[in-house]
Parts: sequence; structure tokens; C-alpha cells
Amino acid sequence: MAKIRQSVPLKVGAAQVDAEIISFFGLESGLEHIAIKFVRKSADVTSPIIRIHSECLTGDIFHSSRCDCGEQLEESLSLLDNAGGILLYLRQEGRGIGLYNKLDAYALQDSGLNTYEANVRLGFAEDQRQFSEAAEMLKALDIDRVQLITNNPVKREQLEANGIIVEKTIPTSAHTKPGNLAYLKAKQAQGKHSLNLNEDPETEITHFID
Ligand SMILES: Nc1nc2c(ncn2[C@@H]2O[C@H](COP(=O)(O)OP(=O)(O)OP(=O)(O)O)[C@@H](O)[C@H]2O)c(=O)[nH]1
Ligand SMILES: [Zn+2]
Repeated sequence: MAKIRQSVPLKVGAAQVDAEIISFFGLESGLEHIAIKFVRKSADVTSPIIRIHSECLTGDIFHSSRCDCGEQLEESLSLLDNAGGILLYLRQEGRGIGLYNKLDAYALQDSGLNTYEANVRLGFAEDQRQFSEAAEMLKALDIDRVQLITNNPVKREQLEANGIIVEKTIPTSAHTKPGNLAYLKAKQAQGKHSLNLNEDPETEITHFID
């Protein structure tokens, strides 16, 4: 069972909003997952908005052309800034295969494999991630009911299988750009992500709260 190890206040983002960064004891993987809690008086405390974000150094930090992770992170942060809620930042680089292996997978994708096939060619599962630790982190934060920002049905299924009620999912926009279309199409077709790839990029970041 995970427990809170440390919680310290900080201000985040361009608007320097009040938040807390939280570390945990007892995560089985030994990975240094963290939570960022956005402190908003208006936040829904019975069913907070949660983003479970898997680390992507190339996308989150460098806004790489190959994926949409950085844009999804920014979109989630702007929603959490406004409405309150919690970001769980999971250190699951490359869907759990690590950065160097992800770069090997990119090289294979440049020779024609899609993002899932490349993982398999390297000897990994299409997706190595488990989200049971995310459920553990939520329980440590006294949360058993959430509104989840995601397009990935597996995140919802795994949270529910681990005792968290997902009241609704909030999709992110489809962040297409030159270089990531094949990746997004594979996520939609093979990963069953709920992505609307015909979306007009001009309408991004406007539809995701109802
Ligand atoms: N192995 C591998 N990992 C990738 C690739 N592109 C992005 N990733 C990783 O995929 C993870 C993000 O997964 P996604 O499938 O984009 O999205 P998701 O987190 O499942 O779903 P959402 O909640 O909708 O964002 C991050 O850990 C990225 O580092 C790739 O081509 N190969
Ligand atoms: Zn990425």
C-alpha cells in the first residue's frame, strides 16, 4: 500500500498557481512517480479531475515532432490550473521501455513499423505500462472517485479494476502536427484511443470540459 512520503508547496506554470508536489512510499516498481496537486478553492473534492501522464522526455520537455505528449501535458495543466485537481506524473518513459529503447523503437519506425510493432520487434509488449500504482497513489491521497483526463480506455479499465470509480473521462484534443500523424493513427486504430483526427486544429483546447 502506497503512502505519502513528502508534500511540499510550490507555484507552477506561467501563472505561478498554488500547488503541492507529493512523493510516495511503497510504490512496488521503485519508480519515482509524483503527484502535483492544484490547490483551488472551487475544485471538486469528491470527484477531482485527474490526469495520469506517462513520462515522455522528448515530448514533454522538447515538444518533439514525433508524438503529442507535450501538448497533452500542457492541455491537462491548463485545465488543472483553472479547475483544480491532480496530475500524476508516472515515470513510464516510452510506455515503460525507457528512453534509450524508445529511441531504438523510433529508428524501427523510420524503417516502416508502427509504434506498437516497433516495441514488439525489440522484445517488449506493445505497452509495458501498468496503472495499478496510479490507483495506489490516489488511495494514498484519499481519493476513490475521479474524472479522468485521457483518450486511453486502458487507463480507465485499470483504475476501476484497482478500486477507483471513474465517474467520467475527459478527452484531450487531437494534437496533430507534421511528424506525428502516423503515431496518432496507430494509437487510434490499434491502441483504441478515442481520438478524432479530423478535428480542426484551430478548435483545440476548447471542447474538453462539459
Ligand atoms: N515505446 C514507445 N513509446 C512512446 C512512443 N511515443 C510515445 N511514447 C510513450 O508513450 C507514453 C504516452 O502514451 P500514449 O499512448 O501517447 O498516451 P496514453 O498515456 O496511453 O493516453 P492518454 O491518456 O490519452 O495520453 C509516454 O511514456 C511516451 O514516452 C513510441 O513511439 N514508442
Ligand atoms: Zn511523447
